[in-house]
Amino acid sequence: MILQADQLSKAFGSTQALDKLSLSIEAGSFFGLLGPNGAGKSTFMSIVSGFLTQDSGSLTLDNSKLDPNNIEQKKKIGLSPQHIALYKELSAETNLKLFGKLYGLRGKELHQQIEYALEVAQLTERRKSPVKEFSGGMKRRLNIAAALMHKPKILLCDEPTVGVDPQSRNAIFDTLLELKASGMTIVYSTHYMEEAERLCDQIAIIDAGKILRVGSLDTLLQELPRTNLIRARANTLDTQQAATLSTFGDVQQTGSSLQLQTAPDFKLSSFFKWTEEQNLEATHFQIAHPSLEDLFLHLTGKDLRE
Ligand SMILES: Nc1ncnc2c1ncn2[C@@H]1O[C@H](COP(=O)(O)OP(=O)(O)OP(=O)(O)O)[C@@H](O)[C@H]1O
Repeated sequence: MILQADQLSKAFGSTQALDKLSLSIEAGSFFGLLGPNGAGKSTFMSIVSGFLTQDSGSLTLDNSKLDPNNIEQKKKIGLSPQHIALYKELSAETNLKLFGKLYGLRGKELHQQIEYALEVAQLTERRKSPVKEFSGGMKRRLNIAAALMHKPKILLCDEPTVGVDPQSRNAIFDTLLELKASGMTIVYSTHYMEEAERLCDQIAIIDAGKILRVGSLDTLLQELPRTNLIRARANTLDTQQAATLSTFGDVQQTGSSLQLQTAPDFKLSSFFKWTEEQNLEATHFQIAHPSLEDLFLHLTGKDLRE
C-alpha cells in the first residue's frame, strides 16, 4: 500500500468533516473518492498534502508515518486542488517555473520539467499567454500539470472536471490514465458516478466524513439486489398487457411511462418471448442496470447529487 489512513478525524467547529476515516490505497492504482458535496473529500486531500492537520488518526506513506514537516515525503505527493491555484496575470510557463522552484527544482531539471508539464497540459503552444486568457479547461489542465512539476508518486486530483467542457474533460481523463500507465498512483475525487465508473480501479464511497464502502465497481455493485429495472412507454401497452407486465415484477406508472422492478425469479428470455408474442417492439423497453448512484441511494437513503 502506498497510502493508508487510519481513523482520521477532522472537525471544523461543529462540522465533523472526517469521522474516523480509514482506507488503503494500492501503489499504481486509480483510486476514486466518490461522494456528494461536503462529504469530506477535499479535507482528506488537504490533510494528505499537509495543508491541514487532522485532529486525530494517522497517515502512512510508503510504510512510514506521514509527517507534514518531512520534505522528502512531501515530494512524493502532488495536489491539484479543487479551486484553480494559479497566478492569473502570469504566463503558463512562469506559473510552472514558480511551482517548480517551490519544490526546489533548479537549472536543467527545472527546464525539463516545465517542458514536460506544458506537454501534459497540452499548452506548449500557449506557454507565453497569461492564464487569465485561458478557458476553464486550459486552466484546469495547467492546474494538474503544476502538481506534477516535482515528479510526485501520488497525484491527488480534487474534482478536476468541475466547470470544464466535454473536450477538455476527455483530455484530462486521457492525461490521468497515461500518468497511471506510467506507474503513478492517482487519487481522484468526484461526485460524478460516471467518472468513477469509467476511470477508477478502486472506488471508496464517502459520505459525512466516513467511508461507507470500498471496492472495484463490480464488487460494489454486487451488493445491490439482483433486479433489473425495465422502463416502457405506457401508451404502447393496452390494459391486458399492462396487467401481464405486472406478473414480471413491481410496476409503477408515472404519466406515460411504466417502470418495472423485476421479481427475483424474473427471466429475461420469458420476458422477451412475451413481448414478441404481443408484437411489442423491444425498442420501447429499456433495461437499466444498477449503478453507483443506486448503491449510494441504497446505503444512505439520499441521492449522490442532492
Ligand atoms: N475551512 C473550513 N471551515 C469550515 N468548514 C469547513 C472547512 N472546510 C471544509 N468544511 C466543511 O467540512 C465538510 C467537508 O468539506 P469538504 O470540502 O472536505 O467536502 P468535499 O467532499 O470536498 O465537498 P466539496 O466538493 O463541496 O468541496 C463540509 O461540511 C464543509 O462545509
